[in-house]
Amino acid sequence: MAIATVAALLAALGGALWLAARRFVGPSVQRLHGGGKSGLMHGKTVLITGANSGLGRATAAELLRLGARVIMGCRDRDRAEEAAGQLRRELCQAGGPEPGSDAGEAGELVVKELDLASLRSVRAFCQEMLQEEPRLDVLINNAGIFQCPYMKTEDGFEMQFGVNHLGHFLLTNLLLGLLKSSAPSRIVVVSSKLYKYGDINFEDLNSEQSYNKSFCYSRSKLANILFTRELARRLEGTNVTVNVLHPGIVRTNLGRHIHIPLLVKPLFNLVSWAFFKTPVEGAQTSVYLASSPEVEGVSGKYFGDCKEVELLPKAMDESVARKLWDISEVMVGILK
Ligand SMILES: NC(=O)C1=CN([C@@H]2O[C@H](COP(=O)(O)OP(=O)(O)OC[C@H]3O[C@@H](n4cnc5c(N)ncnc54)[C@H](OP(=O)(O)O)[C@@H]3O)[C@@H](O)[C@H]2O)C=CC1
Ligand SMILES: CC1=C(/C=C/C(C)=C/C=C/C(C)=C/C=O)C(C)(C)CCC1
Repeated sequence: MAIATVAALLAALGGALWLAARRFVGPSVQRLHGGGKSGLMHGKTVLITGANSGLGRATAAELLRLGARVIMGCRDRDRAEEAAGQLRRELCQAGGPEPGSDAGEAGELVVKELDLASLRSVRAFCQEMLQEEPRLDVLINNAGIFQCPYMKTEDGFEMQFGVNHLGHFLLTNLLLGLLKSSAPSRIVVVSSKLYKYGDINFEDLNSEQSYNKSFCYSRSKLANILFTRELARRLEGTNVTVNVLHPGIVRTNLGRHIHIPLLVKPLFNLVSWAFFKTPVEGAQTSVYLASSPEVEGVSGKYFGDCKEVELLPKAMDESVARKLWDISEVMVGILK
């Protein structure tokens, strides 16, 4: 027992030293590719799902700084309005471009309610978007839920598969017309390298026979990638591109369903502070795929740290991707 305690303390000490090295010696924010020049997104409308927390919030802040009109598609209006207020204050404090300056105006923030665990909510959201929004230049399918206890969505889907894949599947399909009329436009899908541990079990997509929260998360992230590749194939020639990414391991609220004993929680917090990316660092690849001229016309690719990354063969299986697409259309009720 003594050895384990010493080991844990040494790990904590090592983490603390690393923290000092990372946080106080290196650059305060690791922006890859310079993070884009101010005004780059002026005149562009971007929709980000789950933009009130973690990566989505950081992505919104970065694109706002680049001059975009950012629509936050969030399920809880109070949390979304609170995040929007903080983002607006941060932009002012950061001395965003002066309105009318040659660097272009700072962006605009809009909050709209969207619950990806409810197909009714997704349809209502898209109806409002199509009525109110003249254009949509970038859709960022960011929202996600990680290793929650077994729950079902309003429509009876396993929660992680329903929110992370099916909700975004319907959302994207209902907004495709607006994206096409706004071309050149982009779709960015936030997946995870944990896709490697997933498989698409077509016999039990809602895990009614057995539920493993880790496998279900990985399945939903594999579905994100298969969806991206099939969508890219279907969008060939439309000037609408779609790419998928892994943000890295990032200190956000995603781990909210992980139950850590109170006594070791401070150690986990220290480890996450020392070794996890900050949300701004984790958001860089989403921002890059949403805004960089370097990837204009690139579609169907998987990225990490703003660079293309090789996929496992199971994530490139076109027949599985097509079968998942067809079944997803039936599950969300997209009429042919
Ligand atoms: N953090 C990490 O290490 C990694 C994260 N990712 C991915 O990054 C993405 C963002 O997660 P992250 O920022 O880390 O986690 P957070 O939990 O901080 O943010 C998740 C966001 O998704 C929203 N969300 C959850 N369920 C729904 C729903 N039913 N309808 C609408 N929005 C919903 C949350 O809203 P609310 O605040 O109301 O819960 C929140 O805004 C996810 O897709 C995740 O899989 C991938 C790899 C690693
Ligand atoms: C940050 C943090 C935690 C861990 C979060 C984790 C481990 C999230 C991992 C998410 C991954 C790996 C997603 C991949 O797609 C704890 C321990 C809950 C509590 C302390 C703060």
